[in-house]
Amino acid sequence: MITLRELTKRYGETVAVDGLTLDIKGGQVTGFLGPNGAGKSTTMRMILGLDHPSGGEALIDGRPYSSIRHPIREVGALLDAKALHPARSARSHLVAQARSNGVPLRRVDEVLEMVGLTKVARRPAGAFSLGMYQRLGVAGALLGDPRVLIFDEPVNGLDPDGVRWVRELVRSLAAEGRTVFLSSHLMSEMQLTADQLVVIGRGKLLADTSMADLLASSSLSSVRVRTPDAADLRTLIDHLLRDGGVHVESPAADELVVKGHSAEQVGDLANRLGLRLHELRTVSASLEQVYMELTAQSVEYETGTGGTAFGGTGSEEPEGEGA
Ligand SMILES: Nc1ncnc2c1ncn2[C@@H]1O[C@H](COP(=O)(O)OP(=O)(O)OP(=O)(O)O)[C@@H](O)[C@H]1O
Repeated sequence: MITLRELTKRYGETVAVDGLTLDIKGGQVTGFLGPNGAGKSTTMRMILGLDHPSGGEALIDGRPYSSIRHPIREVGALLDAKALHPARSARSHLVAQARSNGVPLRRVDEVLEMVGLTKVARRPAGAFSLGMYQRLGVAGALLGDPRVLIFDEPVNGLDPDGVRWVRELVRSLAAEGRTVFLSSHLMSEMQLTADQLVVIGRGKLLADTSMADLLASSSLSSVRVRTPDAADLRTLIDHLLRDGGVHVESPAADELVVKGHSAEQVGDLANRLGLRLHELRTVSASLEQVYMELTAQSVEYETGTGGTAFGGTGSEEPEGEGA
């Protein structure tokens, strides 16, 4: 488990991380989200003892990183995949890390195999693609077989196959009971990968919740209803509007979009009124839509084109769920 207690980092006037208190638990993938400059990397660097907090503390299984004798055996991290000498081979890079942390050398070949770099392991890393660097970074994180893993944008530069590989890898690591904490700006991928979410903006905690709860609680979720009869549709609209706090739109002659009521509430109402329904389904907001709404006040660089209206950015389809 990773524990943050009032964790704070100031750079002069800038408060990069502002009093974060949360637990990142084992057995699940925790996604770490926030706009550019929100403080994600700084938080991860403080957990890993690479930056000193201005206040508060970050603990790994109850201890500060600095007190861990062989850190890579307790916590593995991928922060900057390209942080190695270009003339060095993947294998010699990992061998050096293994030697200095008392990790048996056979583990080097094991992790190279796990990330698919065995064939190129003796080539200078300078010739690697970004995706290969990322795989090498993941190998380094796994080297000490640690219980806690921290990945800063691990899918950056990976092709779709590589992205899926990271997703399956981190999910299997969490299924083994490990703590997995990873950041990414790819919302659709995060929605597929994470169980739990921590969202920060301007260094402050905006959300610490399960993915399911975050999506379900969104005001952007709606219920879609289709009726075969225009008179039925009007009756339903009239009755829905009588209930306060319900927003109803009719995008097509036979269709309603209802916000503020669950599918169960709409279905029960239709049943009481004796109306025929041909479709009744919950349309959950996408993580991207909820994230945009949540962080709207926290983005550092605005282009003026972002929006939080229903429908989001239009780059992702909301996912339908049977009601
Ligand atoms: N060494 C430093 N000196 C001064 N300011 C810094 C330093 N490192 C980070 N910052 C500032 O701290 C804030 C948080 O930066 P950080 O890199 O942690 O954000 P981030 O959420 O990881 O961003 P991104 O998504 O762009 O990687 C930013 O305002 C950044 O400019």
